Amino acid sequence: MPDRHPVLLMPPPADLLDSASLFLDFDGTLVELADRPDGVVVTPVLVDLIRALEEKLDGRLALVSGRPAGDLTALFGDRAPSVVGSHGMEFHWSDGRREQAERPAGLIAALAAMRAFTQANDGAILEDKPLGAAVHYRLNPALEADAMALGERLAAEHGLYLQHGKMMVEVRTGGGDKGSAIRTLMADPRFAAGRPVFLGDDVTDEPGFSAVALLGGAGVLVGDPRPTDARYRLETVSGVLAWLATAAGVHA
Ligand SMILES: O=P(O)(O)OC[C@H]1O[C@H](O[C@H]2O[C@H](CO)[C@@H](O)[C@H](O)[C@H]2O)[C@H](O)[C@@H](O)[C@@H]1O
Repeated sequence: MPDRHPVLLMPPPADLLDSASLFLDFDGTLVELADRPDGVVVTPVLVDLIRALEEKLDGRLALVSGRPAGDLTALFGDRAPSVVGSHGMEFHWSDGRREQAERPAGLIAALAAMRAFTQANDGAILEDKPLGAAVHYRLNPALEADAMALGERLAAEHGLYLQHGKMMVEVRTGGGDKGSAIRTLMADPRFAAGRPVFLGDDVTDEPGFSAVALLGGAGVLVGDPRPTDARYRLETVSGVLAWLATAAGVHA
């Protein structure tokens, strides 16, 4: 594990993406966070930007997200790049290959318990994912402690991995994270030709920052400073889009 960088990080240099393999988190990195999981907006401008970057990098671009891969692929339509979803457990390659872990048996009961919790608590939202189940409490932050306790109990009872996130708690199949996702991507001949660069905002992105650092690349933290394995930092989603647009040679 490389040293963490608690110091103030600089923005990434403009040439960081030259010859890169580019891995991008989605929520909080490419799109602003919304009150609800289905509230995010993928604009045609963002679709065109991702397409331009993918072409510039000879296909060496992938979205690496906690969201289901199918949801992200649908958001980007027929121009979707390679997508790794469910925290490294689903691969939708841009050439059509599909790889997915098995849905864990314990998820049925965990989903039912989370559904009961969200039905009983105003502002709680259930997210039913192929390999996980999540309770979101962004609309009612007072639910945090109860939602956490529920997630911890369900993970223990059903042998599921407890995944923290921003204003959410998830139980999911284990065995992977964004670090393992990037290592798998970098074992593919196309991606192996580039130097890995990963942009992300959440604590779930830290394994990705570690992975790219160990593979000779660099991470870019999006948001406020914190102890991190990223080497650079951009403050906002709009800052990310502007930096990517400059790298791609297009206007955001
Ligand atoms: O890995 P990411 O691409 O960052 O995905 C992480 C989670 O993103 C989504 O939840 C988050 O975004 C929502 C919409 O902005 C927001 O309402 C929620 O509070 C955030 O936690 C998504 O719903 C999850 O499945 C992803 O794991």
